[in-house]
Amino acid sequence: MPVFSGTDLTCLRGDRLVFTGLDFRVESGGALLLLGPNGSGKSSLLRVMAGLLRPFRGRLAWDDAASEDDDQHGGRIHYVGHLDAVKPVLTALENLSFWASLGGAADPAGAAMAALERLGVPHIAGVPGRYLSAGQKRRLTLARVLAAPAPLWLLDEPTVALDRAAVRLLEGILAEHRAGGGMVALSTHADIALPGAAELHLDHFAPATGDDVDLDSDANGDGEAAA
Ligand SMILES: Nc1ncnc2c1ncn2[C@@H]1O[C@H](COP(=O)(O)OP(=O)(O)OP(=O)(O)O)[C@@H](O)[C@H]1O
Repeated sequence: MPVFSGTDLTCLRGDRLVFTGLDFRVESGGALLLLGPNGSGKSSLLRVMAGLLRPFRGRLAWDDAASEDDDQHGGRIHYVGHLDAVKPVLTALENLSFWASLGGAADPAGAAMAALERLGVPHIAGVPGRYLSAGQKRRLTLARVLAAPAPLWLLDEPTVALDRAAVRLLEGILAEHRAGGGMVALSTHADIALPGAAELHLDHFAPATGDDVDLDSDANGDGEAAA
């Protein structure tokens, strides 16, 4: 039963301390709800969890083994950020098949079609990305998590642009993933049912006014990879 955890994490963006002394733990079947006002660091924490942003200090671990610099970490996660990475000239199905094949799906086109059906948008399969509505693009982007397996889903404001029916579908998909032993961490400003999720309020980890960091101390650096 995998456990993903972070201990005493400090995040620096530019020359600004975003959060400090932050701990989290998600177990198989568990969920973490990231809450807090604009700019409190929810997206930054998700990027840290995804290995796209190095914590200034602190440790991330998968089953007690450090996950930073672990080549296998990328294969364990689906990270869905703010941006819909939809190629405008490819159809929805081609876009998703590409992601499914990158994620190691045995039958990328079959997995992609099944994921579109689960997200309630099989009719967009043949539509080029540039003709999709904002909500259709969002459903397509979220379908990536179903098109190839990964135990840890990191979702940054996944409900943006979704209608009510799509939010209900997403809730069901998240519940199924967790019932199968998967883990979820998601940020949101909207209501989304995530039963039993642990709440992490990012504003509780804001540095006190006047807190400063010694950039020459034991920092890990602030290497930020492209998403
Ligand atoms: N690439 C960057 N370079 C420098 N600072 C950044 C960068 N990205 C974000 N920040 C800063 O980091 C802080 C946290 O931003 P972040 O996007 O993590 O917050 P958030 O809680 O997700 O906000 P929101 O609710 O508005 O999406 C903000 O002060 C923001 O200006």
